[in-house]
Amino acid sequence: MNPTNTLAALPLAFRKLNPRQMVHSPVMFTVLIGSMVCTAVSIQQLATGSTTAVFSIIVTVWLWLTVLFGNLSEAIAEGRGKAQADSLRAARTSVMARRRTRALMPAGGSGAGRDGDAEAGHDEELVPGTDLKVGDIVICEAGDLIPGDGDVIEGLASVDESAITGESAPVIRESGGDRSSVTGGTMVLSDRIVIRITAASGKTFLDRMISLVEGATRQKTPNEIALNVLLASLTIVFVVCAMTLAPMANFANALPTPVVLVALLVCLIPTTIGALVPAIGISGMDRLIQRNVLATSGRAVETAGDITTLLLDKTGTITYGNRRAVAFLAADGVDRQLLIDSARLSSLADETPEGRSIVDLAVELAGGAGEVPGLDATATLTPEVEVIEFSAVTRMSGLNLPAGHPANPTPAVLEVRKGAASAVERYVKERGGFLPQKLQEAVLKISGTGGTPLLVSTYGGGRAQVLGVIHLADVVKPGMKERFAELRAMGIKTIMITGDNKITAAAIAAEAGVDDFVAEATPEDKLAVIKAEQEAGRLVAMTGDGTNDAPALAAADVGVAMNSGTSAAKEAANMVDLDSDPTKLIDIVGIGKQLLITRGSLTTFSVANDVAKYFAIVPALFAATFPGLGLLNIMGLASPESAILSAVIFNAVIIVLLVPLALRGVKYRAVSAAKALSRNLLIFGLGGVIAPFIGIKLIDLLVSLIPTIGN
Ligand SMILES: Nc1ncnc2c1ncn2[C@@H]1O[C@H](COP(=O)(O)OP(=O)(O)OP(=O)(O)O)[C@@H](O)[C@H]1O
Ligand SMILES: [K+]
Ligand SMILES: [Mg+2]
Repeated sequence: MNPTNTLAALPLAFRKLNPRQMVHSPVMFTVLIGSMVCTAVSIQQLATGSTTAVFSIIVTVWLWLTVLFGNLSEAIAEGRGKAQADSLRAARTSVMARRRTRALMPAGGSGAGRDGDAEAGHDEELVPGTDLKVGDIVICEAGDLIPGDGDVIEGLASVDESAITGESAPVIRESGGDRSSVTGGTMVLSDRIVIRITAASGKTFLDRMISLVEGATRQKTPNEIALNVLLASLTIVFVVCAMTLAPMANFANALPTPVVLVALLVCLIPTTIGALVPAIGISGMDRLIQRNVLATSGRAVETAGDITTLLLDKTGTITYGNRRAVAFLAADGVDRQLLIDSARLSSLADETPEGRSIVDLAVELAGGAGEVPGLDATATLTPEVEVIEFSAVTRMSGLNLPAGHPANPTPAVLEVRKGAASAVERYVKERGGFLPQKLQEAVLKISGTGGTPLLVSTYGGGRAQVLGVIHLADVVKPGMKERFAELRAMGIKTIMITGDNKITAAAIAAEAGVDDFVAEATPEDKLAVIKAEQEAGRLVAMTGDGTNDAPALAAADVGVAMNSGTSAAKEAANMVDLDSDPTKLIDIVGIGKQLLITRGSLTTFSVANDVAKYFAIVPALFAATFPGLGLLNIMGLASPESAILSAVIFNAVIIVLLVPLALRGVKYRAVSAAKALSRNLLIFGLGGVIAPFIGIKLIDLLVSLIPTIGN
């Protein structure tokens, strides 16, 4: 415990003395009531000049300290987030936003295309970022601070997200794909993007992060509630015990009965764990934040400790997610330029990273001259052209060109499509076409290396034809294999679940070292796999980045969205990893386990402690009344007063001594939770029994020096 942190937390600890707040912790509330009763008794004794006033006052002071120490542990835990919240607030400076007002021209078709000039079609106005509403469209250029959370709907930019992630390397944010979300307070470094705002001012990611690190939104988890119920029951049992002692409590000559009874009660109820529960929970969340994971639910953090299955999306989660076209391969008898032109046509209105990279490669192969004759986007995408947008269900995208369109040589409507091999194969077969042997082999070859093959086809005038294949390449994030092996050692099964074909999936699965994979999965399939695992009684975590992952992220017991992903994914998940690292689950599981083990260990310690205190002080208390009990008085405490006082002091001091452990968490190693817990139960149970005998004896030696206490 850092002394300055402790000092800074003191005012908050006093504010937490408010009974309305304290009632949420039944154990500490009981101590508070006891302290009030003893205060009244002490004042009365002082007024009447009673000889036991000194004893009563010292006990009362230590009772108040017990309450205060409990509050202090919580205040220190909360205080650790304060500094972080302040630095986040600095990032939330108010900025002016360039907001689009209205379209000057009727929007042509569903996709004005990447080359369509937004400024030509729209007016804009300058408004404060705080005025932005959900659905507003804003424009950001190099050097601009992004005024709010949103999804990029046009363009691509490199963005400095260090204000929230602490990572200085810029990241790419682009429309269409799964890397489309931007966060208010981050800065555009290059290029120009158009953003649709997805969060109202005051409810942004930064706002949520701030209230999270400050603990303002913290809610009790089901485990904490269950523990509180247990502690409350124990408290009631001991209150009844203390009450029944009252009639025979003319023990030990003239001891002030109410004060002794309260002191005895406070020593017997589980004050240690009652005082430390909030600090344990808060610091667990804090440890997650230190590792750049934001959890919106404490329950998910605890559940993470018991996860047995982890599902992962492929593209953007296991791989970087910027799948890029690297080659075109034409079918026999097809002019390669026709393939390239058709691939480009099918991608003119495709705002996904895949679509954009196909256009880029086509332009590059044409000698890098910005436009290829006859395939200029604005001239091609006339209002009569029907844009077929990519969907994870159809796995295809493209255009329908009307007869007479300059890019359509046939007299009929020409359908240009590109997409997953199986989807395009089915599409052409349904229209009387076939997949040539050479392309089948090319598809297998590309897939075998972990690449994604996209087939390009046309259908017009009754003829369906596959023109060739596009090779999309993606890179597996580094260090996956070792980290997935670590997850296996922790008893967690990893399953990659992807919309890509079986062979690509198998290649990436082998490269990344996951245990199993599911290929050609629709969003419904992802959800179904989670439901099936849960019905088999397993706790499931899911990590993903795409809008099509959102239902699965929401259904999983622990849903971790990549920060690089879409707003929909981040909204659905109960955690966001700012580093977009799918193996971060190792840390999350560790923190979840540690949280549960820490709480279990300290509960054991607390209860063992209370039992031991009973045997330490009761014989001393009753030795005078029932001489037989003197045999049990092995501690040889100086006097009944000294026994009571020493126990109360020990009871208060032990809270302070355990605060660092509650904040840090007990040591956690990658063994099964059951093994770790049983080992800890032994240590903390035994320690809990022994500690009071030693502690109380030492305090007794000091306390008995006080006149009138030691007799
Ligand atoms: N822009 C596109 N146009 C046509 N087809 C595409 C496009 N992007 C992807 N595909 C095809 O659709 C398949 C499914 O893509 P999608 O990105 O939805 O997969 P997913 O379910 O998110 O899984 P993962 O992200 O792990 O690949 C891809 O494997 C690819 O074959
Ligand atoms: K106690
Ligand atoms: Mg995806």
